[in-house]
Amino acid sequence: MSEKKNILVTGGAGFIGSHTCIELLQAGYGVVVVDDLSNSSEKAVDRVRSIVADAAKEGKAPADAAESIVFYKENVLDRAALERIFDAHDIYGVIHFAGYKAVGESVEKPLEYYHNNLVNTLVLCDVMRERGCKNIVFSSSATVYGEPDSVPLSESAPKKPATNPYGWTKWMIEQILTDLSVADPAWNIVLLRYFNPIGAHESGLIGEDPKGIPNNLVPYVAQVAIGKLPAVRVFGNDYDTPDGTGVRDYIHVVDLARGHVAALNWMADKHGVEVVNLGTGKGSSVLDVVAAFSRACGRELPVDIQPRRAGDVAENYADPRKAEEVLGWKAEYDLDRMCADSWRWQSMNPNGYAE
Ligand SMILES: NC(=O)c1ccc[n+]([C@@H]2O[C@H](COP(=O)([O-])OP(=O)(O)OC[C@H]3O[C@@H](n4cnc5c(N)ncnc54)[C@H](O)[C@@H]3O)[C@@H](O)[C@H]2O)c1
Ligand SMILES: O=c1ccn([C@@H]2O[C@H](COP(=O)(O)OP(=O)(O)O[C@H]3O[C@H](CO)[C@@H](O)[C@H](O)[C@H]3O)[C@@H](O)[C@H]2O)c(=O)[nH]1
Repeated sequence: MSEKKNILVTGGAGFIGSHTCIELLQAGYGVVVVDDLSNSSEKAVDRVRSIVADAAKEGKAPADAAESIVFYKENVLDRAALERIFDAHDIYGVIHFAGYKAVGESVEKPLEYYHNNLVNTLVLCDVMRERGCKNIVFSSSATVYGEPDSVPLSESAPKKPATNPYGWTKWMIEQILTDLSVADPAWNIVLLRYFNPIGAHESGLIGEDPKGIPNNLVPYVAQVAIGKLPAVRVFGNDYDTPDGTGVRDYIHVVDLARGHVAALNWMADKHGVEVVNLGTGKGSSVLDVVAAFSRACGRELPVDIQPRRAGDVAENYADPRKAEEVLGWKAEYDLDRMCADSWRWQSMNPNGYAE
């Protein structure tokens, strides 16, 4: 893999990370995954290898793609481990997914969230600086926009105070990386603000594998569809939206993954810091999602209307034009495709990566 550009993917065994590894390998990059498996399984990396091996046989990936990914079970907080990895590989750039991501849990465990998400980013950037690697793509979130004044949300919309420690970590890391680029313009930084990633790889081999009862809508709906949960809890049907339920910009995880490849490609001839939304620009309600998933799994899924969930906004969707203008990237897949792929993953792996 020496002549390839190698990308260090922190959190590469996770939901978005594993899908991004596939797109990177197919695009001809070498991939070095660092993940402590605190919220994932090494099986995801094994399956990435087999997916790209199949793609290579079909001429859709370089012949050596499956051999171009290496995995390290390490914590990004462990500076010595990162230094060993930088010693072993010539790293062109980093995609930094590693972090804790559960909004509710972050309220219960603020120290753990601030420590893991902030300190791991500081350690990572310090090692990158030491090794002269100054290309980084960071997983931020539309959560930094808070309660929107208006939709769609463009990158120029103001950042609002976060409502939970998880959101603050995204807010603060964006600021830290922006300060870094002011101090040293040699850094190339893309802050990707994801809207709501769902779906799974079309093979059905990798997908989202939440521990316990899912917090997020689509994993919850998927468990209703497979019969593990009785009905979809709908958090509020009295919002000021077309059907009264919350509206979000759901984006297929494969589209999202391709956005990261586009961000890395951008760095080849540009410098500085860019903030870019990754969304489709289309809002869908909770009931739209339930209807699409019902079509995907072939039965009407039951719903149970409940009170609003604290902290939720009524409506949130992206203005995705900057991603197209700056990165040349645009989402392709619609909600039906997202739900069909989520359902394939869920039905082929009822217990996720567990046996
Ligand atoms: N999924 C979403 O809805 C969403 C939305 C916006 C932003 N994001 C961000 O995108 C990133 C990836 O999200 P995801 O949905 O794939 O989550 P995920 O939990 O599936 O992936 C994160 C991965 O990081 C690993 N990890 C955590 N801390 C680590 C550490 N200190 N060292 C090494 N590995 C560590 C976990 O084991 C996991 O594999 C996260 O930063 C998340 O906050 C996700
Ligand atoms: O069981 C459920 C779960 C969710 N919802 C609703 O479904 C919508 C989507 O909720 P969810 O899937 O939890 O996503 P968000 O609350 O929009 O948050 C996601 O998207 C944000 C970016 O927009 C990220 O910052 C967060 O980490 C990520 O969880 C909202 O209207 C919820 O009220 C339900 O009705 N029932």
